[in-house]
Amino acid sequence: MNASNKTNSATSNQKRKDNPASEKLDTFLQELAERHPNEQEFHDAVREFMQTVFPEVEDWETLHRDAVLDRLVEPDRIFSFRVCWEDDSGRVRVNRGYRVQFNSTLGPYKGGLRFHPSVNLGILKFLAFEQVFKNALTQLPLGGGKGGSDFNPRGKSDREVMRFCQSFMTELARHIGPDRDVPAGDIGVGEREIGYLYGQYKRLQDESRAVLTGKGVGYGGSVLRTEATGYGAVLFAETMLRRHKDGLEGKICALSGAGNVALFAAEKLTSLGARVVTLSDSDGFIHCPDGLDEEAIASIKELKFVQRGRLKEYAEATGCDYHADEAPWGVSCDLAFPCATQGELDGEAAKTLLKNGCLGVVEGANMPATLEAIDLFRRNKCYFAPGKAANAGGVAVSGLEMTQNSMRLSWDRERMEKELAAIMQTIHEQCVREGDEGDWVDYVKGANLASFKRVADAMLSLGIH
Ligand SMILES: NC(=O)C1=CN([C@@H]2O[C@H](COP(=O)(O)OP(=O)(O)OC[C@H]3O[C@@H](n4cnc5c(N)ncnc54)[C@H](OP(=O)(O)O)[C@@H]3O)[C@@H](O)[C@H]2O)C=CC1
Ligand SMILES: O=C(O)CCC(=O)C(=O)O
Repeated sequence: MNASNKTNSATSNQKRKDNPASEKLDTFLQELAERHPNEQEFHDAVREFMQTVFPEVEDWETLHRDAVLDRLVEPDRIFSFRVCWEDDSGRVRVNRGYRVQFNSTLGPYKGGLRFHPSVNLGILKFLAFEQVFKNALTQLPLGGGKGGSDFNPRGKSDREVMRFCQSFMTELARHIGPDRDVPAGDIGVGEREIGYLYGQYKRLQDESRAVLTGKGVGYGGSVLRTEATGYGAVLFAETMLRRHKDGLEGKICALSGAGNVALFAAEKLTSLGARVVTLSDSDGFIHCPDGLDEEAIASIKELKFVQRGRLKEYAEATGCDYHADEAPWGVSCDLAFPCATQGELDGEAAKTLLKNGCLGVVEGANMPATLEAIDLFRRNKCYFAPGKAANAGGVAVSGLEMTQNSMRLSWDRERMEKELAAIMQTIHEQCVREGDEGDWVDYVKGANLASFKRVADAMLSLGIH
């Protein structure tokens, strides 16, 4: 760092130290936006987090002296690389790959890979930042990271996806390892992609190691990893309702998405007696007022995971309502589970949900509710379970997949279900401990404060780096 940077940073640190929390926060966020320009999703994730943390900080002196907050928003390192692959017609295509290794204070970097045309560095930085704190809530020894590519698997043949994954891993392999960085799946990366990525890693390193999670159960994956994010979100919702002397039985649930998280959340909700009335993909949503039963969910899983089809086809085949180019938030429900992508539930949608009597919102996706929507839910004391708490079941079972791989054994379904339930329970307890407001629990504040304390304390113990 040159002298002028040092002075600038010293001046702004001084400003931050002297001002009350809200002014300190404004200065902090302004500096963040200048340092990481044009990365709105990252700015929003940091704002959501820091606006609950700043008012609670007591020891500004230490945080200021050791620049803990500044270090928390600066990734350890970022890799970006060219990914060339050959399509089925013999043409060479070029995509960009990334890995953001955000913070390894608590353990190896851990977090998914996303393949979607919208992927850029700002989105991956927001996801990696969230992952650091989500992983802390699981109480497992995991740091946080995220990666991916602007590659779009949609419409590609299996062989094209395989060639892309092989090329992507050829570059990524040198940056990852079981004690260094352990990627997994996210949007556009499921068991098929993880298989191709793992196959290429093994070929390059000549080793079978716990270097990816979400592997098939037949070759080192954990039972329940596929289901864990969706199931975990429902377990969190159940615990949240039970604490408020309510339950899932009979609750009308509107879900968005029709991928890994949404479909396993739908499966679990249905098995617990709730009524899942909507699912969506990026073309529109289906509305089934009587609720999707187990058979319907199984046939949508087959359509989405095997045939890689669209929900519109399901609507055409069954005659259920289909709404093109719309999100499901206008449908009256008791609980909403946004399980598709960031920013999919905005202020208008939040107002509609509240007007229709929605009791709770459980984020299966990462940051699906906008800042305006979160603010409305919190001000109206709606039970709002933020993604870093509610969808942590996936990474938790990934952590347990790493443990099983290291021990060279596999745990059975009964054990995995118990482990997942216990972790979701612990996450809920941490949220309540830090977010209890008497007549209501502020789960956003609870999740942020509990995870901040764990990461910041460990950072202080490890010295300056
Ligand atoms: N997989 C996991 O274990 C975890 C995932 N998450 C988060 O959950 C969310 C969903 O992930 P996952 O289910 O794994 O991903 P999938 O790729 O399996 O499914 C994503 C679903 O969301 C829809 N979707 C994606 N992007 C958009 C968009 N821009 N607009 C509308 N719909 C969209 C997709 O529709 P279409 O098919 O039309 O693209 C698809 O139905 C993400 O936010 C992810 O980060 C969080 C924790 C763990
Ligand atoms: O299983 C993992 O390692 C990561 C899951 C993930 O990407 C997430 O929690 O958003």
